[in-house]
Amino acid sequence: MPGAGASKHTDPSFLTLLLQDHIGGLQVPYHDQWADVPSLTGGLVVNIGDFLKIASNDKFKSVDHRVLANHNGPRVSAVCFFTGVAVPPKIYGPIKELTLKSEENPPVYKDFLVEIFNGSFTEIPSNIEKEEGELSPNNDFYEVNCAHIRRNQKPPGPCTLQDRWL
Ligand SMILES: O=C(O)CCC(=O)C(=O)O
Ligand SMILES: [Fe+2]
Repeated sequence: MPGAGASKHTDPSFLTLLLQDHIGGLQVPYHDQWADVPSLTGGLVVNIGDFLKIASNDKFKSVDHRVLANHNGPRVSAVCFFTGVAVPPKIYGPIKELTLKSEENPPVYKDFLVEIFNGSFTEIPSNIEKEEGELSPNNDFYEVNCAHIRRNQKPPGPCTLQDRWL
């Protein structure tokens, strides 16, 4: 039985670039089953992560994936996460141009800092400079909802990034 190198998860990044060796093991859901992502010599896998899902206001979905280890022998992969910037603090959220003028596409997520996303803060500290109009109304309170900063939804409970891994 192959062991689970990484259980089902999405990446907490904008994009992830991934190079896996000839052993393979990366899988994505396809037609209600797990499908192997074939390893291509010199080919990179590009995963959409949670940050891009939030920035696009759910237009893009972050991809579920998992890794089977000891599939056909030891495997090596190189992974590069393009994440948000924590220092200096920067406010992230759905891209305003996508949501502000559109009644049909209201923001699904609250604005947040990387620390909020990671679960270390629950509110944007008052000493962070907010640019004029950067925060939308009713956005003064922030809930940590796992990696997802959804509006109008109660957090399901504490969740750390480590919870994503077996
Ligand atoms: O090793 C891999 O192919 C993927 C690893 C992965 O999903 C991750 O580091 O988030
Ligand atoms: Fe991943």
